Amino acid sequence: MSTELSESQDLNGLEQATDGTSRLTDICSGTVGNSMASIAEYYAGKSVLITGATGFMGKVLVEKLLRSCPEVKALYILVRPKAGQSMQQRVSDMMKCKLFDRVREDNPDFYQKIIPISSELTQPGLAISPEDVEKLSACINIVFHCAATIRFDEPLKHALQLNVIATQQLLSLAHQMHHLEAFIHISTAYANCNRKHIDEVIYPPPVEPKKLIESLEWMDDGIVRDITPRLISDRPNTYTYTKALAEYVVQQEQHRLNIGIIRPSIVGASWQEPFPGWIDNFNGPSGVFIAAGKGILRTMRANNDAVADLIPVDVVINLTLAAGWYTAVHRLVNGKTPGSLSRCEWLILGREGGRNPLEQAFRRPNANITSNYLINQYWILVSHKFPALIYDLILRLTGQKPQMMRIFNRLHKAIGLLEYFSSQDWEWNSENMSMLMSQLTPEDRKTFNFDVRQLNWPEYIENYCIGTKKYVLNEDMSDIPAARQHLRKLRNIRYTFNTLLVVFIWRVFIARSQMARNIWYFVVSLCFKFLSYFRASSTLTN
Ligand SMILES: CCCCCCCCCCCCCCCCCCCC(=O)SCCNC(=O)CCNC(=O)[C@H](O)C(C)(C)COP(=O)(O)OP(=O)(O)OC[C@H]1O[C@@H](n2cnc3c(N)ncnc32)[C@H](O)[C@@H]1OP(=O)(O)O
Ligand SMILES: NC(=O)C1=CN([C@@H]2O[C@H](COP(=O)(O)OP(=O)(O)OC[C@H]3O[C@@H](n4cnc5c(N)ncnc54)[C@H](OP(=O)(O)O)[C@@H]3O)[C@@H](O)[C@H]2O)C=CC1
Repeated sequence: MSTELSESQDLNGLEQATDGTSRLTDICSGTVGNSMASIAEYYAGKSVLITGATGFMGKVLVEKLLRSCPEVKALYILVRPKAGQSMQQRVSDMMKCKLFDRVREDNPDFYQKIIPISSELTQPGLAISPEDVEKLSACINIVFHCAATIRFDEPLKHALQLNVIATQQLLSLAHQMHHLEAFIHISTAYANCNRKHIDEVIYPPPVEPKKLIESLEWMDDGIVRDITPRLISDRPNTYTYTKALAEYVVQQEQHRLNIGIIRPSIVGASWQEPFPGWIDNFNGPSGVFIAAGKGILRTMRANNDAVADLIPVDVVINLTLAAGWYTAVHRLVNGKTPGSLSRCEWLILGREGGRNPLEQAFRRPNANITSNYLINQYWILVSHKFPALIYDLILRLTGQKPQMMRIFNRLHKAIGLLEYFSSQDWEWNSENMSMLMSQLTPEDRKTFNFDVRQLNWPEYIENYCIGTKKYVLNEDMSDIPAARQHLRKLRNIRYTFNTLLVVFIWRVFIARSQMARNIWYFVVSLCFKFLSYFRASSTLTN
């Protein structure tokens, strides 16, 4: 606990600081260890409600619960119909996913424990039927709230509707649950990214959510768009802003519910479970790896002195399940996932490239990270825009539709949105997470491992890139020789292009002027002298 805060503790274990922050403390700390059931024993016979189960983290949560807590009674998942697919169709497709192969092997009837509930979170009452509300009220023991819009460019009204209002409505539903033991809310480590040092506290919200909701209700979309930058102020996007408001909304309920808040940083592919490298989306680093692997992204701004707070999805889910177990008994857990115990350097992220090449690359992968704005702009011009222009020109000349400039414009928009996070460094406190780790039995520490100190980052990043190839792009590993052949072809094209460029420059600029020729001969002879000097000195040292 920070000494500069003068805090008072109430009977519920909630501490209120004079600066408006609130900290959840464990009023029974030190008593857990031997007296508590193991995590799998705790979940045995429990009914769990999960929102966002069709999303990236939700799917891993469902899989891990079914595999490592086989006695769990039922998983109720809130799902909406989407893109012309019914709820049932989506759930049955989800269960066919490769992610569930291991659990399928252990128990081919695992799907019987999954009970889909139709719900559209942006609708009043979450659009859950009265019968389903009754059913959930009667049986749910633990809620994991993962659903959110994670888009950085989401219009404020929609982000507020989903990330804040839906959370409020879910909390109202939770109040009706007769046997609820814990409500775990998945937030983000960047909810308070306007601060450099982030503690395990809920900071005062940028605005009272109720007032904001009331004000935006009558405003049309144009007005909301105009005032959004003023509202989000020193936060980079509506996502982090609404996630901060959601934390506050959740915290308001902590007198009445056992609340746990998890703040993952940048969630990446799985480290170990159910198998290394599982990933299913283009978000954050995945999109960057893919764009760099396809040879489209050649430069990006990131601070090489900072660290990339990347955390594998299986680690986040293990921590989340441990937090559910602990919160149910001890009214705690408000913590960041443990990226800070072992943090990955940006350079390690940038190094992976050509080992497992992607199919049909646009250019040879050769991405650079720089923290300098002007250098980055220079490379954007030379390595992105110029080749795109040439490629589009060739497409036009061959009667095809130009497309490369459009792709690069989208890439620049996406990378621009990520730069805020890759160019800065934050300090997080993760004492609650360390405390939680100390409370696990040795067996649970293995089964629900969230200690990333043993993680070998270069190996993890390599598996991550293979995962994007296999599971996001659906490329076959057996095509790697063909992909390498394609890269060799691209190299030869580049050599030919560079040779033609030199000949062109010679013919147009140098051959016509005596002075330019003299300068050219001088530069070439200087290069030769340097080369022979280095060759001689390397022979001497050998
Ligand atoms: C050069 C360096 C080498 C590599 C070294 C560095 C690597 C690491 C970089 C790490 C970057 C730092 C990341 C920080 C992130 C901080 C995150 C905070 C954590 C969180 O709390 S939440 C999770 C983060 N959220 C996101 O990442 C969402 C960001 N995305 C968006 O907001 C939108 O997607 C975006 C970028 C605004 C684009 O919107 P739009 O143009 O409308 O496109 P869509 O998203 O609708 O996608 C349309 C379509 O395209 C597919 N797609 C998306 N990206 C790619 C891609 N890179 N390549 C190919 N295809 C892509 C997408 O799947 C859609 O397809 P559909 O078939 O579904 O239509
Ligand atoms: N991924 C990351 O790097 C990080 C994520 N987080 C947090 O983790 C949580 C999960 O993120 P992640 O799994 O990556 O996100 P995804 O975008 O993969 O999943 C979002 C989930 O929310 C559901 N959802 C969205 N809108 C609605 C709606 N209107 N009604 C019903 N369901 C809806 C989606 O359902 P559908 O399939 O129907 O669209 C999907 O299941 C979020 O709270 C996010 O803030 C925090 C830090 C980092």
